[in-house]
Amino acid sequence: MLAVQNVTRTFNKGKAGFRNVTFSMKEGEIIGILGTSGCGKSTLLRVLSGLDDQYSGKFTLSKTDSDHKVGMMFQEPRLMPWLSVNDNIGFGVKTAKQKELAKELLDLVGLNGFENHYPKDLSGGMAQRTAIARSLITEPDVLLLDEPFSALDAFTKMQLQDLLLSIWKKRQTTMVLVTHDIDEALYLCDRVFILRGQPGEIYAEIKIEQKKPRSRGDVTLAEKKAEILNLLDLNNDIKEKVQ
Ligand SMILES: Nc1ncnc2c1ncn2[C@@H]1O[C@H](COP(=O)(O)OP(=O)(O)OP(=O)(O)O)[C@@H](O)[C@H]1O
Repeated sequence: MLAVQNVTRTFNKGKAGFRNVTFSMKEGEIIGILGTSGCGKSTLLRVLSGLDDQYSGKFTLSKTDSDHKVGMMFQEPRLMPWLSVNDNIGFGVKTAKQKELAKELLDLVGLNGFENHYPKDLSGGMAQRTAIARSLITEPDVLLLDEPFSALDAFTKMQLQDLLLSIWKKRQTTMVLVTHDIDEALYLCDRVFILRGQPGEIYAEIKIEQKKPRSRGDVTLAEKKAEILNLLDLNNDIKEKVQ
């Protein structure tokens, strides 16, 4: 359903951004994009979300070409401070069906009882829960996530990764997850693309075949982690690095 064909977005006479990105994904798949800082991960998501149209190449993200429905979530929740949790989730919602969905999503992200709270009264985790619900209100064909949990503490992060998995299980949402966190990618994704270079290019694809939910301590995942560290060139002899 999602097909990205030779898409390139660079700045400043061919520098930075990313280039020649080609991949396709099935409905319900979770794809991870991993790479060190500056390799073009956020730029790629901005292009796929439609926020940046200065690219070359082609992509389709929806079941039908004309109906390009994507949801987007960022590192910070980007809530409207003057609106309650409920109104942030249901912002712009008009139909009775959407209002019903807003209630369902509130429940899905575990915020029942907090619907009338304002963003200033929420913890970081609760604010991101609200942002997850809001990103699903349009029932997107693809959810694009740009380091959605990187600003959270380790425990909240794990809880929200599990929340994302439970949403995926219930709704089979197709997702593209940009992350710096290899463990997060191994826990959530079916395939991970490693981006390298500036401009970034897909350097490798790692398949993670274990059924979800996975065990965070799984030995096979640890092996994959070592493989990814090698691919990112971060697993060289440690003695050389600390001298
Ligand atoms: N609007 C812009 N104008 C010029 N250069 C840009 C612009 N946006 C991004 N870049 C450059 O493109 C490169 C990729 O940026 P991008 O934010 O996509 O990287 P990233 O992989 O998401 O990095 P990080 O992991 O640090 O968020 C960087 O070198 C950045 O400076």
